Amino acid sequence: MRRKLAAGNWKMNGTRADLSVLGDLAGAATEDGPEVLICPPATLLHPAATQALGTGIVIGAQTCHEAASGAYTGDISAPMVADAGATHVILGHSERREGYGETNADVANKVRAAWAADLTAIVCVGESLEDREGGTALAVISEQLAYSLPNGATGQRLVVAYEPIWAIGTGKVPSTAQIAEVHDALRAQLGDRFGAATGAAVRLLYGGSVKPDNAAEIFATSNVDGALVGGASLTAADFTPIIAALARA
Ligand SMILES: O=C(CO)COP(=O)(O)O
Repeated sequence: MRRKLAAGNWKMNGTRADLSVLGDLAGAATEDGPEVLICPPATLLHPAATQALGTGIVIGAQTCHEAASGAYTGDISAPMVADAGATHVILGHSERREGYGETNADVANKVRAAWAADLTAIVCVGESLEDREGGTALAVISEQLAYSLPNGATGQRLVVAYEPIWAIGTGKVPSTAQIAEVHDALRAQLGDRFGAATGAAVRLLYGGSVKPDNAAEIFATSNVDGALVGGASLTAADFTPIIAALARA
């Protein structure tokens, strides 16, 4: 059985005062409910991990460098993320691929680094509006998945997030049929590559304009094991009902 996962990506939002959200969410993370993950900006990793102790909430970073240390001004390595108390790292988000030119090969190198530091990698894939309208979405996503993952995936250390770029921060959400088509294809491709058991164990998240009012429908969709939530993870008022919808799914 795959444990469901409600992941919040705070992006470049939040200062120490906003960690009160963790306290407000504490009751929402239960042992037999979905796993609750918050990925704050790097400055908050350590205080967030400290504040989350005992709540059941786990903490993740939003990217990491592929090297463990060295002359990379401004970067943060996977061992540093782990040292801060985080257990997860988002890799290959479209905002990193587009804004920083991260290629599939870069993402695969970062995943290797994350695994070497015992972090669970949440690897993001997703098509542009142009790909969707041109009918190439599935091919684009399949290629991203193939080349963004190194060998050696397990259900424990890999999560894949499907985030159509055109749905991020736009209020637009694919139909549940479109989400199911992609998630079923991801599941099949993971099984072909890593074997049926691993393919069945990797959790698949949907991300892109997940809100309290659409969460239940998305979570009822084939092969959706949770969500990677941006804006609606910034307040407990929005994230709590999303976690509750996932618990009910
Ligand atoms: O990019 C996302 C999460 O990683 C989705 O962001 P929104 O939920 O704000 O659309």
